[in-house]
Amino acid sequence: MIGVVGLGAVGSLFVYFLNRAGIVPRVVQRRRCPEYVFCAGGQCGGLRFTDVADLGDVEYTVVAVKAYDSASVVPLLRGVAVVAQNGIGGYEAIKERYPNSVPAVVTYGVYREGCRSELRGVGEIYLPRAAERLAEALREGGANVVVVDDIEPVRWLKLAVNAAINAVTGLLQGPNGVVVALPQARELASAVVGEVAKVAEALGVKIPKDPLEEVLRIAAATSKNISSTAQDLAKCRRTEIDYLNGTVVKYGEALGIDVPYNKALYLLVKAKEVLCAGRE
Ligand SMILES: NC(=O)C1=CN([C@@H]2O[C@H](COP(=O)(O)OP(=O)(O)OC[C@H]3O[C@@H](n4cnc5c(N)ncnc54)[C@H](OP(=O)(O)O)[C@@H]3O)[C@@H](O)[C@H]2O)C=CC1
Ligand SMILES: CC(C)(CO)C(=O)C(=O)O
Repeated sequence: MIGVVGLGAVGSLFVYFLNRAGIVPRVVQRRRCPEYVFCAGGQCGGLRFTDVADLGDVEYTVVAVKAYDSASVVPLLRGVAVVAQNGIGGYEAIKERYPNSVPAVVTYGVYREGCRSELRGVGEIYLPRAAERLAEALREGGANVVVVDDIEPVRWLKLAVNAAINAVTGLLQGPNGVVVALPQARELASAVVGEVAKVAEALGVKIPKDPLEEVLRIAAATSKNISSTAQDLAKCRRTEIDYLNGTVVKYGEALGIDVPYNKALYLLVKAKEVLCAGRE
């Protein structure tokens, strides 16, 4: 049996693939959706799940909450917690309190509005070997799953992508494509990625691909998407910036590495959150 905590964009993506594998997972929600519609490839359908308050005896708990909500899920965790989040710090907060946890990296793009999600970008789900049986179930449901021996390099590559795209598009209030189209945005993204690469190297993490090429590839592939940070700032919602550029600043300053571009973007997004406060 498999559990999911957080039935939002990513949580519904996991339920969608599990359903297609003939699995009806147990789901713990916060704001409840009695029914949840998932759309992919122009087809929409109701997700099948058992709404529970306690997951009971499950082999895996997929954690699909925003990084800043991580601590709130710890009492709910059962079996191996598979934490599917962007950025760095959310998984670590869970691991500290619930050691039987592993991170996952999701490069699919899913747009959620209320109790409905739409698959907007096909990507991959990266999982460590400890989540092998979850990987098999998701593959059975048609997901592109990559099982890796070491997921940290993949997490840092995704962090570079988010550090370079999210804050820039959030502050410009433009689609991801501005990072490729506008020379100013592209130069900024390149500087941000350079700092992330330096911090990763100092931590002994070998980023598996050229991070700037990956940023430009993803920005082009999701050029019409509005990044989660841009969506959050547009709606005056809290962002995950503390776990994106904020993490680069935290590690950079601890290691004595200058990260001025990440710091500037981090401070600007935090300032925007303050300006927004109370206008949600
Ligand atoms: N959306 C995407 O395309 C992608 C997102 N990600 C990452 O995945 C993570 C999840 O993001 P996303 O799915 O977009 O976010 P959403 O806000 O769409 O979904 C998060 C869900 O978790 C619920 N939740 C929060 N705390 C709890 C709790 N304690 N118990 C039960 N449910 C809870 C929220 O409830 P409520 O509805 O009440 O707020 C919400 O439904 C983030 O780190 C994000 O950056 C990674 C790749 C792609
Ligand atoms: C990769 C990217 C930028 C796609 O929009 C994303 O993960 C996000 O919006 O948070």
